[in-house]
This record gives sequence, C-alpha cells and structure tokens, in this order.
Amino acid sequence: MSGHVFSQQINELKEKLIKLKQTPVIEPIVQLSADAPSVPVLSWLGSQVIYPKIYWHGRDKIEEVAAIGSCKDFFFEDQIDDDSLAELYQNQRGKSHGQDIRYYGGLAFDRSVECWGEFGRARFVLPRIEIRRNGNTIRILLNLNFDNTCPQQECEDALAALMQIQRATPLSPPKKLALMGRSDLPNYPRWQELVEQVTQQQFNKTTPKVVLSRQTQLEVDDIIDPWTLLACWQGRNPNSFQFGFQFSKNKAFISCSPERLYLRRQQELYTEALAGTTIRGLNQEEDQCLAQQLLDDTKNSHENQLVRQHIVESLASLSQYVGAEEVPKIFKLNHIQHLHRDIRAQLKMGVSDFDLLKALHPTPAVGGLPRFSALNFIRQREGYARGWYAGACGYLNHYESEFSVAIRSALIEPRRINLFAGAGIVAGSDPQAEWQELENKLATIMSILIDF
Ligand SMILES: C=C(O[C@@H]1C=C(C(=O)O)C=C[C@H]1O)C(=O)O
Ligand SMILES: [Mg+2]
Repeated sequence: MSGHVFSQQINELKEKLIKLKQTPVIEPIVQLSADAPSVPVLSWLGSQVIYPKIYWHGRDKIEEVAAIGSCKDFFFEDQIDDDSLAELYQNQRGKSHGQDIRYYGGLAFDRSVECWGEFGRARFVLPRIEIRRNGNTIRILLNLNFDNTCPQQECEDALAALMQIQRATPLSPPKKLALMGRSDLPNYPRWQELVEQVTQQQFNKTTPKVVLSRQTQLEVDDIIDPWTLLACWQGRNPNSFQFGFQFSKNKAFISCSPERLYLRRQQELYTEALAGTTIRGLNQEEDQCLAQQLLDDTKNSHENQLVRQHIVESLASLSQYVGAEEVPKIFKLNHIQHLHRDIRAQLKMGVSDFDLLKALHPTPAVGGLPRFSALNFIRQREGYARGWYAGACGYLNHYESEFSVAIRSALIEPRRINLFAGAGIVAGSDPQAEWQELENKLATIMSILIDF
C-alpha cells in the first residue's frame, strides 16, 4: 500500500527541492519529476484535498492525468479577447523551456457573457502537482513558479503541497439517487418556438445552422461525488474524452465528450467534423441499418457537411495543407451514433494555439453558421447561460496541445446536477425529433444516475 501514498517519490521530490533551493534560479518556471508505480488515477484525485482538481484523459491516448493545486492561475472573470489571451500565453510560455509544462483549462462557449463564477470566461492553470499515468507507470510532476515570488517561499509552498498528498482510497461507490425534481430550460413549448424560428425560410437563408441546446436540472436527494460519476461514465464511453474541472468543493464540471476540437503535434493538426445523430440498434443488424440510414439522411448529412466546410475554410489561411474526409464514417457511442469526418492540416510556421482556438471555437457543431449570427441567436433566445458547456477544454503545451468540445457534460452542485444537450437545427429539422435527440444524448448519463 505504501505505493499509494507515493512516500518514496515525495522524499525524492523533497530532495530535488532542497537542491533547487541551493542553486540560482535559471528559469521562472521549473518542473521536478519522480517516477512511481501506477495507482488508480481517478481514485487518487477523489482522495485529494487541494483545489483545483483536474482530470484529463484524451480520446485515443493511454495517458491519464490528475492534477491538484496551482502555481499559476489565469482566471478571466470578465471579458477577454483572443488576442490578449494569445499574448498572455505567449509571454508565459517564454518562461520555461520545460518540454512537459502544460496549462490545463478551458474557454467558455460564449466569452461575451457571464459564466459560472469561479470557472470564468476562460481559466487556465499550471498545476502545482500532476500525476501522469502511462500504462503501469506514473510520473509525479511538481511545478514551481519563481516569477514575481520569493524563491524561498515558493519552495516552501511546493513542499507544503507535497505534504498534503493523500493516500489513494477507492472512490465512494455509486449510490441510488432519488429524483426530487427536473426542470428543462428551454422547456418543450419554448423549444418548439425556437426550432420554428431557426427553420423559418427567411432566417434559414442567411443562417443555415443554429445549434440549440437545453439545460436539464435534476434535483436529487444526496450529494454526488463527481469523480465517481465520471468513473462510471468513462466506463460506458471509453472512446470519448473524459475530463473534469473542480475549482472548489461545491462545483465540478465533468464531461465524457466524443468530440475533438483539435490535437496539435508541432505543426500537425488533427481535427474533425462530428455532427449528425441517431440512436443505437438493439441488435447488430438493426444497429447497422440505423447507421446506413444516418449516412443516407439529407438533414444529418447537411449538419455534418456544414461543419466540415467551415472548419476547412477557417483553417485555410493558417495552413500549408488542409484535407478532410469526403465520405463520413460512423462514430458509435453507448446510446447514440454520429456522422464523423476526420480533418487534417499542416500548419504554417508560427501559428499558435490561440490562433487555432480563435479560428475553430465554437465550431458549427455546437454554435452554428455563420458564427456571429448563430451566437447572437443563442445568446438572445436560448434562455440560459451555457457556461463551459460546449466550451473548449484541454491543455496547452509547447509541442502538443489538445482540446475537446465540452459536450455530454454536467455541472455538479450539492444535491443538483445540471445536464446539457444540444442539437444542430438546419432546414428540415423537426422540433419533436430534435427534442428526442436531446433525450438520446442524455441517455447514457441518465442511465448511470438512475442506476445510482
Ligand atoms: C451539441 C451537442 O452535440 C452536437 C450536435 C450533434 C447533432 O445535432 O447531431 C452531434 C454532435 C455534436 O456536434 C451536444 O451533445 O450537446
Ligand atoms: Mg443533430
């Protein structure tokens, strides 16, 4: 069990800290590391007592990350434009040559409106402590920030954080929750109105797609542990991104999202058009039949095509080459299946992550087309603040950055779960069918909560 407290690694990091104290500071940001045997990462995170708590598991990667605390926290409660963010990050990145330095965080769906208190319109954190699991090994990383701080104090703070690491205890087992109430915002009558407005010919001519969404608040009779819930969710959709951000005890945002905003490896960019939805069949034959119908369906193909087209166009000026799959494939999840097209680009030299975020976020998979008009519609009529739902969550690193689109997500509060689901409304969308599509998108998380 001693491996679960990382006592040996903590001692190793302490010694490295002492050495560091005796040497002159070379760079403002320093990262120390120690290798350890594997532990269950979500359980470890659930056992920790320092905030923020962050979890990240990429879609097609084995690497799994848990992070606690922060030594640099970029928090934007008020409006911040892309260029200022880009400049801040550029400046920050120059403070270390460490290859493994990552800033984890997110951008709200719409940064022109207020957003969920401590989450802010954008927030990025250089964690104090990270554990990164790759197969059977774990690396513990300790980050130090000597920028504008007294070096002695910074080392003391880092040491104090190390001493607060808790033993990984198993997650509290899922409990059955009784549903005390449910409210949908917008409700069905309002939804119907909104879908009719978007599909109305005159509007649709200039704004061919608006992704409308709904917040479903569930009042429950007990406290919900976000990490237990995320662990259950990840078991159902292992081919999705899984992540969570908790900046304080009473609010956690978790997501099990199939959608990649982008993965950038040096100048190589991987992105996608994920839009168009149907349910899963009860058996293989029916499932295949539903998949074929989805591929053949005009409304769903149009939903996907608009996303693909827009992404390719947005990347054109940033890239030496952009290519997208001509024919969509099927992406299967636990309860639903989507149309999916891979998009790849070779970026021009000097294109930064914030150039990419600015160009891509929000894509017409969650916003609409044209972006400005669709966002305006959403802002004025949807009737609730999306916050980080459909935002961009992930991490920034010099060599490799990755962001997921935070759909299939939930904001967990004491005795309340806020679930979010949206659907791309295009010409030919039927209010009732699109409402059903929202239900289908919530089916997995609902089945987990009801099983609780
Ligand atoms: C907006 C969401 O999903 C988006 C809408 C889809 C659709 O309408 O077919 C499919 C995938 C996503 O692009 C969501 O799940 O909340
Ligand atoms: Mg749809």
